[in-house]
Amino acid sequence: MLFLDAGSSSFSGSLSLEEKRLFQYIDEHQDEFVQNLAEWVAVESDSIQPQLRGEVTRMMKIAAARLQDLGAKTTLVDIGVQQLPDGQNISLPPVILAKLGEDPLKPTVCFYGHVDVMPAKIEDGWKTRPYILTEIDGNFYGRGTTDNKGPVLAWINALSTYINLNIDLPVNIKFLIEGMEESGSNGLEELIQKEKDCFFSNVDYIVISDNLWLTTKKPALTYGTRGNACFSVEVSGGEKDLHSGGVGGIINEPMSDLIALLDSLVNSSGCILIPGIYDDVIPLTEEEMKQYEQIEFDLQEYKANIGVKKILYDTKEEIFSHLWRLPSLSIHGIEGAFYEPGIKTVIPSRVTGKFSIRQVPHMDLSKVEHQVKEYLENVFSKRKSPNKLMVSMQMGAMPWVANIDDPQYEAAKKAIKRVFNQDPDMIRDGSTIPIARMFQDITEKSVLMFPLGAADDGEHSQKEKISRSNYINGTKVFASFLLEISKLHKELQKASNLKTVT
Ligand SMILES: NCC(=O)N[C@@H](Cc1c[nH]cn1)C(=O)O
Ligand SMILES: [Zn+2]
Ligand SMILES: [Zn+2]
Repeated sequence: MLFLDAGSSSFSGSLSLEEKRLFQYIDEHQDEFVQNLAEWVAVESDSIQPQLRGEVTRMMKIAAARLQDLGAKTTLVDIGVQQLPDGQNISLPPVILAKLGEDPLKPTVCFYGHVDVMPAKIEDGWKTRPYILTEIDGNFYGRGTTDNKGPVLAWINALSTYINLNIDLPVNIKFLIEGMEESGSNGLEELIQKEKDCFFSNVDYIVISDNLWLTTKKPALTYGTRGNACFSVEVSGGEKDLHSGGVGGIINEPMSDLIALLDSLVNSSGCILIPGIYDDVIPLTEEEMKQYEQIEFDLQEYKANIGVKKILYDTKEEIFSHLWRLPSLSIHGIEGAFYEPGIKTVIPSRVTGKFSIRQVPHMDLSKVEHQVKEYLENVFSKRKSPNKLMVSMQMGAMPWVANIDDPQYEAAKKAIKRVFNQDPDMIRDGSTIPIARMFQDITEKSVLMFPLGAADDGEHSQKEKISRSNYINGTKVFASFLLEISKLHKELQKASNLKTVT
């Protein structure tokens, strides 16, 4: 039983006896950890499609049972209902709150993760079945492998390693696991507000493990994410779909109106055309520019990772600033449009376009909402169409920026050095973890984002994967982080006690 090849890491310096035992156990139990990932990936816990809500709830129960097996006091909290765009109410999946250890002499680390996933169908172009974990060349393919079931399990694996080896956990652990992240973390803000002085009162550090490294080889720590404002724009005409031969040429078609509206949002250089949208974006500082210069970045590798031949910018500084520090607008889809293969000569009576604006610090969500509505109403009025327009912001999440001087960034850097023998890239991420900013604002605790996935993991796309190496070394890095944060916390406490005495 020797597994050291795939998961083995280039340890930095000499490991303590404890670390040696932890890392060896993790190497030797790889197949068990992979089996757990396969069981979780098999659950189609898609939070976007309401008809799969039961699967999300089932996934929450499976995750809760796993935490209970570890000995954590686990509660599934009912957070109410979600109102769908058609007015129908459906239950939100429960949120897991769990705690393991209550030693007042140890720091308390709260881990946040999500076990819902984006939709995935084999017809979308998957080469493997999305809900069957498939290993090819050291990579595990399947929906949720990297976003976010793999990282949640890596955390659980790290804890079970301590427990099975009878090594005292260096920290108290809390978990908040949700099942609606991909939909915008519905209902979570209210729960965090409610739990601010209970569940979160003794939490010292909050860790999120989501998103990806910037490259395939070098680990990263993330200190910022963009927000997201998701819009729907509905154009409706007559009461039913019509024959394009029967009425084509004599009516204003809703789809033509919608395409014109969507086309008015962003130009071919990626510039958002909504007046005033860039007004509150602050210019990049020289310090940020210097930070960007220090990050190693291979443009060819990056393009290969995302699978495109040409991107809009040539320098890494431009790429980082457009991904991390500037807003972007993406068009996602059209509901009500005929999209199946073949020809259907129909004029749809009602179509709804979906787009979102990733917004950055200092942009105000309600101002963005107002600017978008005013602009689209103006574009529409110029078409003099008798159709009806309805624009609504379906979801709004705020951007987040952390203080990289927080002790847990220091502890995470040390853990990465121990396991990967490298210093991490310090990066921001263009995507959104709605809860990151809420955690920071409501609980006023330090928030760390500790990604495990590599740049080519393909979150949200076909071929989503996590490598065996990242999954297993990720488990080690979390095990090591617990030791490092506990040491650092004690040193800081000692120093602050000394200060109080003198
Ligand atoms: N891995 C994080 C992630 O993918 N988050 C989603 C969250 C979201 C934002 N708007 C709607 N959902 C993301 O798309 O960034
Ligand atoms: Zn995620
Ligand atoms: Zn995601």
